[in-house]
Amino acid sequence: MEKYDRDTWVEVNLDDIRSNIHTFRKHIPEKTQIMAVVKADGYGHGSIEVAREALAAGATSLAVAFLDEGIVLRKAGITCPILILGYTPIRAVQKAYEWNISCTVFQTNWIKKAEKIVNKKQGKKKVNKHGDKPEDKHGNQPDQDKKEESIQGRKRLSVHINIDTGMGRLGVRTKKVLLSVVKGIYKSDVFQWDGVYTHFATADSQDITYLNHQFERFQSYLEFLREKGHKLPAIHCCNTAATMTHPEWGFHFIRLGIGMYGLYPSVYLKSLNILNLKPALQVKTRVSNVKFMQKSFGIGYGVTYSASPGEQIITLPIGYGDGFSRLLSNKGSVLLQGQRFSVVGRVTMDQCMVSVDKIKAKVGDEVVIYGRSGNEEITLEEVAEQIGTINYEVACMLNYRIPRVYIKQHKVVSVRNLLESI
Ligand SMILES: Cc1ncc(COP(=O)(O)O)cc1O
Repeated sequence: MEKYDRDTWVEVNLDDIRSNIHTFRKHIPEKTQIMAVVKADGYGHGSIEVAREALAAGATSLAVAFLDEGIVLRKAGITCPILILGYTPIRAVQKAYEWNISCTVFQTNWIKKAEKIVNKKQGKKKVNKHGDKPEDKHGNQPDQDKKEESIQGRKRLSVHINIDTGMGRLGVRTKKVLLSVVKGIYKSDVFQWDGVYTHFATADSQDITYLNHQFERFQSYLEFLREKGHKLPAIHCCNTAATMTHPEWGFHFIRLGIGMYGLYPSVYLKSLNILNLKPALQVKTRVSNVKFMQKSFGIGYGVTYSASPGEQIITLPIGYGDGFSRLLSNKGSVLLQGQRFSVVGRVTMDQCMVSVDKIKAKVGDEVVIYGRSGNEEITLEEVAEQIGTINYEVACMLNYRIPRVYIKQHKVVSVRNLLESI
């Protein structure tokens, strides 16, 4: 019995996720671990199920963009380290602490404010210079502290320092600020310094000049900290693209996103055939209406397409309200019985129309929106090209309204229908 009533679904093959992880595992040095990037609901694939599969396949930690995404994973029972790659507002620090989710830090002020918030919430006074906790009037430490220390040592807020070597988005940009952030972390018993990283802006392009510049800058920052006597925590810098071309830059972690989903960071990198990846995502639907008319007739809003007499037009229950872009009006294609047919008229919020010749369609026939049918395939790259974006966005556009169906060894193993949970 299907656990969803729509005739449109995103099909995620978890065997492909596993296979892609294994492919990268073999490509990187043994000492390098995999941090699976599952932000934006697992690039549209569903973060919880992808996270579980990635961890089962050998990833040892996860990365998200914002705190909420990390809490979703914790609530699903995932206990591994989770790093927030984006900025965490100060007001959310306490939650990050409570849910044991690592924050990216790069501002001295943030460190100071975060320390106050965590100490205040934990009823902690600043430690004295001997590192002793101030005792209460009966000479005892606050119970909470004792409980925490007895369970797991002093619970700390895990932080990774982001260094901006050229991405121009987040991160420290001078050695002075870097040192100030490091000192702010060390001075307090609130923080656990777990990582230092940078992010590359051009790792997916053929010209590696800027990439090398960023890597050299990153290395100089690391050397600067070592010369100041700091023992560095986990170091990471590679996204999928940099991992493909420079696996030796893996350090302690690679931050693996698009490649885990079986997609390539760019057409150029795909052309190098460095790794054979398996796209895990397909989008499928079923014909909801079939019509032939004896005379020509208009199709869709604005009647931007006029069907000829006897032309077979099918209607599909997917539209831009699902993340199937309106830019595919009179431009996109779908697959039916292994053959390619054109979207005609404007894609509407919930439905679209397709002209089908050569074969007889019937209500309920399965249609592939993205993915494979027979010898034909509609890739996210093809769709991205048509609408002037990249495969990342095409995947992330697929929103909550479409159920996610997870496949393992050709069988449906779980279904996630967010409409049910609203
Ligand atoms: C900071 C950061 N790190 C890593 C990623 C993953 O990139 P790919 O999807 O290209 O692998 C994204 C990101 O924003």
